[in-house]
Amino acid sequence: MGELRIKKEDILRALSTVEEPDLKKDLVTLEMIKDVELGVGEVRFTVVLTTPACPLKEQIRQSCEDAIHKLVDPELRVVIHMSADVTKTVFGNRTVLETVKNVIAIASGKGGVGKSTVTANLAVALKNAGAKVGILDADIYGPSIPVMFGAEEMQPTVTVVDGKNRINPIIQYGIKMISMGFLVPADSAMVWRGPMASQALRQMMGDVNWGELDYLLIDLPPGTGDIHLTLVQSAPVTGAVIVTTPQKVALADARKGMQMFLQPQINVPVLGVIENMAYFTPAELPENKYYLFGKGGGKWLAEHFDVPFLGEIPLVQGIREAGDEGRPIATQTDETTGEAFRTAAEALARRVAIRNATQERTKPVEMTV
Ligand SMILES: Nc1ncnc2c1ncn2[C@@H]1O[C@H](COP(=O)(O)OP(=O)(O)OP(=O)(O)O)[C@@H](O)[C@H]1O
Repeated sequence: MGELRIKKEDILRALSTVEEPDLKKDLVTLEMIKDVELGVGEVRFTVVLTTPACPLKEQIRQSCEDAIHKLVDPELRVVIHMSADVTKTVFGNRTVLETVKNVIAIASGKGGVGKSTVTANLAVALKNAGAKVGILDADIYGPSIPVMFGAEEMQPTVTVVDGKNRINPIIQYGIKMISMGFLVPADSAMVWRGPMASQALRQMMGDVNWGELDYLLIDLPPGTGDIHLTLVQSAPVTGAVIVTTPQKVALADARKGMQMFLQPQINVPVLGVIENMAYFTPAELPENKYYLFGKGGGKWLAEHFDVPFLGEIPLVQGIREAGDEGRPIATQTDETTGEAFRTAAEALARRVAIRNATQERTKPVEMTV
C-alpha cells in the first residue's frame, strides 16, 4: 500500500482491533484515540488512558503499533503520545466534592495496621504517575497525616467565596490535604461525640477548596462507626480499600470492615485489599523475607470475599522513619519499598477505571436510622 493513500479511517480500523485489556472493548469504541495525523511515512496520534498510573501503558502502546504495522503498512512510522483522563464516579445533582472525580475510602478493621502510612504513600505514588491527588484525613481521633507530611505546624488559610468561608487545603509534595489535625487543637477532638465528628467530616468535604482532583483518598478511623456512615451518606464513594496485616486478629477485624461496605444498604464496592507489614526485610539483607505476622493473610481475605488483591507492603524500618520524618517513603523514588507502593497504586487506579466502566454509579446512601 502506498503511504500517500493511507487514510485516517485505515488507522482507526486497525486500532479498532486493539482491545483495552481491562475494559474488554476496543480503543476506538472507548474513544481513547485522539488527534490522528498522517504525515509523510508516519502517523501520529494520542491514546487517552483512563489513568496516568496505568500499568498496561506499554502493552497498549505496543499493541497499537503492531496493529498498524500488520493491517495498514509495515513500514509506517508510528508515533504515539500516551496521555490520560481519569474517569469518574458521579451521580446527579452533586453538591459535595463536585470537582473530585473519585472518592476512595481507605479503611482498616484494627488500629495501627498502617492505614495512614498506606494512604500517604499511595497518594504520593498516584501523584508521581501524574494524577491530581488529595487526602482527607478523617481519622478524627488520631489524625496522623499532618505528621507524615511534615505539616503539623501548618495552618490552612480561608478564602471567602460568594460570602462563604472556603478552607484552602495544605499542599505538600504536590498533594492537597486537609486533616482535623489542622483545624482543632490536638487533644480536643479526642473527646468529641459522634455527631460532632460527623459534622467535622461534612465540613472537610463541603467547605474545602479541593479544586480538580482525580483521586481523593479518605483516611478513615479504624473500625466501623459514625464517620464511615457519614462518609457513605454524604459523598459518592467510588470504592473502599481495606488495609490489613497478615495476623489473624487483624484479619478478623478487616472482615468486619469489608462486610460493612459490602452490605446491601451501603453497597460501596471494595476495590481491593492491601496487606501491610506483609514480611520483614532488613535493610542489609534486602533479599531476605521474614513472615513475622504469618503469610498470605491479605490474599486469603481478598479471595474469601472475591475482591481484588492490590499488593503487599513489606515491614521496613525506612517506612516508619520516613513517616516520622514527614516525607513519605514513596517520595524517595529509588527505594524498593517505594516500588511496592507504586505497584499497589497502579493496581488501585486500574480497579477504579474498571469500576467506573462497568459498575453502577454509586449514590450516597440514604438511611433513616
Ligand atoms: N510497612 C511498614 N513498615 C514499617 N513501619 C510501618 C509500616 N506501616 C506502618 N508502619 C508504622 O507503624 C505505625 C502505625 O502506622 P499508621 O499510623 O500508618 O497506622 P494506622 O493504621 O493509620 O493507625 P491508626 O490506628 O492510628 O489509624 C507508624 O509508626 C508507621 O510508621
